Amino acid sequence: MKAKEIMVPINVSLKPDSTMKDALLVFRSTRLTGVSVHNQDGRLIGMFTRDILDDCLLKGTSLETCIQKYYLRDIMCIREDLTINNLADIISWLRSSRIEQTPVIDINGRPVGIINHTDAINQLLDHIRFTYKEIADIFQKTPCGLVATDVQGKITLVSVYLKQTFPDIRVGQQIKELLAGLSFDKIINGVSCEPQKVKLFSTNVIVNGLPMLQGGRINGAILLLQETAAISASIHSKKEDNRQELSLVNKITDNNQLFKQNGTKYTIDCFISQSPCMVKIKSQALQAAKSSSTVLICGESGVGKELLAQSIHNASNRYKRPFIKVDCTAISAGIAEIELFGYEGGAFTGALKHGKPGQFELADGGTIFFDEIGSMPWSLQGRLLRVLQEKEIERVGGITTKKIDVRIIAATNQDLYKLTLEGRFRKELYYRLNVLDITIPPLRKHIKDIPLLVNHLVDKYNKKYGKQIKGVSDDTMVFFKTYQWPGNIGELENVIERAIAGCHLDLIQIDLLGTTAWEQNKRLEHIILAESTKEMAREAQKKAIANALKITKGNKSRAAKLLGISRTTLYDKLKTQITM
Ligand SMILES: Nc1ncnc2c1ncn2[C@@H]1O[C@H](COP(=O)(O)OP(=O)(O)OP(=O)(O)O)[C@@H](O)[C@H]1O
Repeated sequence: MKAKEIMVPINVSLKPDSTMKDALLVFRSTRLTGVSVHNQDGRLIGMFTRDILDDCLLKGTSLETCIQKYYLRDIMCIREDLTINNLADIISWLRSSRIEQTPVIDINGRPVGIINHTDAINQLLDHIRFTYKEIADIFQKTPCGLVATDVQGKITLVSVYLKQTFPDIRVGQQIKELLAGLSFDKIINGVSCEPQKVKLFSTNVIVNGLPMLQGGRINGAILLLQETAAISASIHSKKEDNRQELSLVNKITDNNQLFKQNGTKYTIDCFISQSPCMVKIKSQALQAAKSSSTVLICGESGVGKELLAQSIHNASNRYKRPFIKVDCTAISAGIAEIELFGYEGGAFTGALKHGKPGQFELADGGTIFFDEIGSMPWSLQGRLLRVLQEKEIERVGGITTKKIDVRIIAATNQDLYKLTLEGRFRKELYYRLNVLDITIPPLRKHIKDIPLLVNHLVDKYNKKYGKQIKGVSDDTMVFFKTYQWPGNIGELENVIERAIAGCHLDLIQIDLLGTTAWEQNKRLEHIILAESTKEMAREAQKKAIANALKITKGNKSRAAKLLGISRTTLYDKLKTQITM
């Protein structure tokens, strides 16, 4: 980020012979806390601040006095083309600065603007956030072999794709141990950008690498690894895709057994979707099922977040392993630690002799689903973050760690980013969770799906209650399509279940919906009716009073008599009409 990108351009400055009054006028017309002072050539020679002006005026210095004797010399300034890219630079600059706004100069030393220190920090933090997210996205989502190292060649990041293909690659390992025959020095010194042919375990790969620069210094390298037999690899991956699709079909033929085995009850086939926005969600979910990346599912209550999470699990190659749900609204920090991480034998009084595995261990090889993650206690958020970073857990009371392979899916109906700004959710955890994000729209945004959903739900509950109801009446469908559904598909499902349980006809009639939905709608109609009646009565009264006053030529006593009301009542009515 260049200094000029964050500076506020300023076209006012003072000269040594400017007066206190000149300075006062500048401060009164701007929000500056200091103004640049320039010499005859227009070069910056100092700053005159509001504080100095206040001091001078308090001491009785005349407004006609020159600022010559008073402005600050030896101030820090920044050239507009300076790159500011790290917090350390900003912190050292803040430490050395005596004023809250640092002047920015052009190549000739002329003042061109100022940088507000708080703005600079905020912009830099935003910049870091975006860069971090971009890098995380590249390493998580790009289907290619990427490795980042530090300057000594120690691996600091491995792309998800590479890790899946070669699970033995470890963060912390030396790149030269991993890639036999690699000339890392050439890469880190930027000597050669020639591709190198090396071996990764027993596979031949081509490595392209580049040094990474920070603040003009090399601080690591990025390596792109490609299998030499790229063409055969792509054929292989297509075959693999076909194989996965086939196995998915086979899987779905025996859902009941699958559900019993892994603790789920939905596959992607249960996700009813016809409108484009919901079709997109379905394909995002199937895409997510192909990797083990963390998924954040957002959406109001009842939109189908859990259904989607289970569908992702069952469409992934983890489907034979458990799907474990953790309801974060129902956990308290202390107990949850034990639930999630388990405990070692003898960790506390009453503990089992041999300890107990927690949900993370139970979900090993499978998926753990954190429902309403926004409600997770702060301390637990910290522990979850460590699991995400280190992919290992430590039982309560334990001294050793255990590697685990769990895919994390989190769901929320809150704005998690807003929670991070309010300091209620850890920012880093938010970025770690938000690798793949899927936002399911509320039902009122895809009412086109209602008839299909209704048919699906009628079928479902016909089976449950042994009924043969054909559907809903036309006016019920109209009502369904106009109602706002604050509880979304979950609410629609409840309405239909209750109606089916109590229905003895072929079609569900509107009067069977003894539901909150229906009652609310009726209440609303009643309120609108009552309001409009009141309004009509008020209008009629106004007209009658105006007429009576017209007939009596403004005589209020006679007008009251004419209207059959007392004089005070008429006065009251007139008063409320004025305020109405
Ligand atoms: N697209 C859909 N097709 C069919 N049924 C759906 C769909 N979406 C949701 N449902 C049904 O609606 C009900 C609520 O879904 P689910 O529990 O997954 O929602 P949720 O967003 O997790 O809700 P909450 O935030 O309240 O936990 C479930 O019974 C589910 O079967």
